[in-house]
Formats: sequence, C-alpha cells, structure tokens
Amino acid sequence: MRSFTGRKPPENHLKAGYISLLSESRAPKWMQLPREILVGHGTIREIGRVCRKLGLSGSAIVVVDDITKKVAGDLVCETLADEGYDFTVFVTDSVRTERIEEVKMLGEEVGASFVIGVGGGTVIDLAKISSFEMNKPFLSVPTAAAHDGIASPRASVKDGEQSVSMAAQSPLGIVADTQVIASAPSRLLAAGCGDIISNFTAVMDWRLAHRLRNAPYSAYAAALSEMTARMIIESSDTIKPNVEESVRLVVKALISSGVAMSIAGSSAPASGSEHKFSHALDRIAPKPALHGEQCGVGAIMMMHLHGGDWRVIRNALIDIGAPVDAAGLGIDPEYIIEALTIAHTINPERYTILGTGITRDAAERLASVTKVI
Ligand SMILES: NC(=O)C1=CN([C@@H]2O[C@H](COP(=O)(O)OP(=O)(O)OC[C@H]3O[C@@H](n4cnc5c(N)ncnc54)[C@H](OP(=O)(O)O)[C@@H]3O)[C@@H](O)[C@H]2O)C=CC1
Ligand SMILES: O=C(CO)COP(=O)(O)O
Ligand SMILES: [Zn+2]
Repeated sequence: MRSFTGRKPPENHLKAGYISLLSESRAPKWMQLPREILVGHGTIREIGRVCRKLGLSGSAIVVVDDITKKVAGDLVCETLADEGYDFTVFVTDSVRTERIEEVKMLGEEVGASFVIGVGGGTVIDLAKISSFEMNKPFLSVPTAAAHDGIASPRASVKDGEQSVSMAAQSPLGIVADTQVIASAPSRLLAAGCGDIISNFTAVMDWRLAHRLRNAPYSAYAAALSEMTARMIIESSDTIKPNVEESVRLVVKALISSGVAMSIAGSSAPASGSEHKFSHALDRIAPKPALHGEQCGVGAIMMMHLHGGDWRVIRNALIDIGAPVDAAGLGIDPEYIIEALTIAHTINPERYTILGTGITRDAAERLASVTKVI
C-alpha cells in the first residue's frame, strides 16, 4: 500500500480548498453524466436489457473494428437480436472525419435511433462523435481499460495526421465486461492506470491556472479526479494483469475520471501539462506509445516541475508494469526532449506549469533528473 501526499498540504489546506469552493464559478452549469453503468463479468450479455432500461427503441448502429468485432462486437449483436433490436454493424479502422460522415450517412439511411461503440479509444470516440453530430444517444462498451475516453464527454478526432480533442457527449450508458477487458493485452490496463495517475498533475495545473489566470475551476471535479489517481497509486501493488478484480478497480477509476470531466464541463481535471507532453509526442514521434503510457511518463516529469513527490508516481507505475522512461515508451530520448519544449503550444488556452514553455536545457535536465532519459 503506497500513500501519496503529493506536495505537503499547506497548513490552511482546508482553507485553500474553502477558497476554491468559494470560487466555484456561479454560471449555470450543464452537466451531462452517464445514466446506466454496468461493470462486471459477462455484462455484455445484459446489453439488450440495458438498452430497454434506458428506454431505447428502434435500431442501433454498432461501431466496431476487426479486433473488437471478434472480441465482443458479435456477442453484442447477438444480445441485441435476442432483445428484439434491429442493428447495423459499422466496421472502422480509424476515427477520421470521413468515417464520422460515413456513420452519420448510414444512420440516416437505416433510421438508427442510437449508436453503440464496442472497442478501444478509436472505436468509442467514433461512436461518440458521430452520435453527437446525429443528436442521438450512444452507449460505450469498452473492450480495453486503456484510458478514460470510455466514459468522458470528450473525443479525439484524427484531422489529417493530427489528433484534435473536442467536446462531444457522455455515453448514456456504459457496459464494461470485466471478462472481456481482462483478456485484452495487459499493456492496455497498465496504460489506463497511467492515464488515471496523470490526473494528479492535471489537477495541480488546473489549480495553478485558477490562481494565476482565474480559469473556471470546480473543487468537486478536482477532488473526484484526484481521488481516482490516489486510489490507483495506493493500490498499485495489487493491480495485476488479466485479473478481473484489478480490471474492476481501474474501470471504476476511468469512469470516475470521465464523470469529473463531465462535472467540470472540460477535460481540465484529467488533462494538464502531462497530456500536452503526450499530445506533443503523438505529433513528433515516429511511433508514439499508448496514450496512457505517455501520460504516465509525463506525470513523473510534471510532478517534478510542480515540486511534488515524483518518485511515488514513478514507483507506482513500475508496480503496475507501465513505462517510466523513454526506453519503456520505445521512443528516442531526443523526441522526449523536443516534446517537452513544444508541449506548451498544445491547447495553448489551457495554462499549466509549463507556462510559456521550457528551454531545451531545462527539458534535458528535467528528463534526466527524473530518469526518463
Ligand atoms: N475521448 C477521450 O476522452 C480520450 C480519447 N483518447 C484517444 O483514444 C485514442 C487511443 O485509442 P486507441 O488507439 O484505440 O488505443 P487504445 O489505447 O484505446 O487501444 C490500444 C489498442 O488496443 C486495441 N484493443 C482494444 N481492445 C482490445 C482487446 N480487447 N483485445 C485486443 N486489442 C484491443 C485497440 O484496437 P481498437 O482501436 O480496435 O479498439 C487499439 O489498437 C487516441 O487517439 C486518444 O487520443 C485518449 C484518451 C481520452
Ligand atoms: O485524455 C484525456 C483525459 O484523460 C482527454 O484530454 P484532452 O482534452 O487533452 O484530449
Ligand atoms: Zn488521457
């Protein structure tokens, strides 16, 4: 059991919290949250009943890709048929804008009333954004617990070679079958833990942006997001690959992180300087690693910049079997340094500890002090 306190809370920690509660923005807030969430062994067989419970009628578009069609998509279709639903399967290879248009056209053609995404980030993001643009509800059926996109209201869309993060909609329902997710490559579960642990530095950046730039801030969303990171760090020595109990813990953390983004009305509680670093790597690295893996390594370095206990983050990632350095990411150190120096240019409207950017020397020193290179 690891206990993590981040930076020593100031004496008036409660007061600081109180101040941030006082500063909760008073503008009317629209929070869209998932309504039915089912996590457990074999829950894919319940998908038809979940749709009924959600009052969904008419036909569905089931978005899969080659891997996830076999892994779970076919069983989802069988279960929908048993419950009397019509459906049309859309097999994708990406979440490019052309695919979004194709799903929308198909939806129009068959008169679909809702969309189900069965897969990883790419598949679920395609179901999320296309259903949002069709003004139809969507259900998230993750086949891996690799990041919090399974529950968030955000989507990353490939625009040319770049990935653009955009607001979309929360899933109306989430059906996470721990048996399916536990059989996914163990690297994916470790990546999901990296994405969650990175919430620590995301929240520290958010508080900094609130103090220095009066950025809209929600103490509730920050507390929920920080709690997910704390729980994963404190359980890091018990999270084991291909074990359903571990999957259940990580999936609940990913869902809570997605809910924190819904409460905040932005990805701020789960995306700070460490995500800027990851998105920068996605842009320049010849072969980027998984999103959550890059965010975990980013969190080690950004926690150091924040003056926090970066070794606790690094040790937890080691326990979990997630990468902690350039070698583990399979990325040349030169790209790590370059990504650090351009990270501040990603989502420039979001202020973080990176400020207006760090120099190459500072980046090199940061990456070596934290043993990333
Ligand atoms: N919307 C959001 O809030 C977030 C979105 N993202 C985005 O998600 C994307 C990452 O998604 P992705 O590339 O799919 O990577 P993932 O990390 O989701 O999945 C990695 C790979 O594992 C495959 N996979 C998924 N489930 C299984 C399984 N059960 N067995 C075997 N393989 C499996 C995926 O295939 P497949 O692609 O077929 O599922 C993918 O090839 C990035 O573009 C990122 O920007 C990341 C974080 C948050
Ligand atoms: O990955 C995310 C949260 O974990 C979403 O963050 P972005 O808004 O930076 O894409
Ligand atoms: Zn993320």
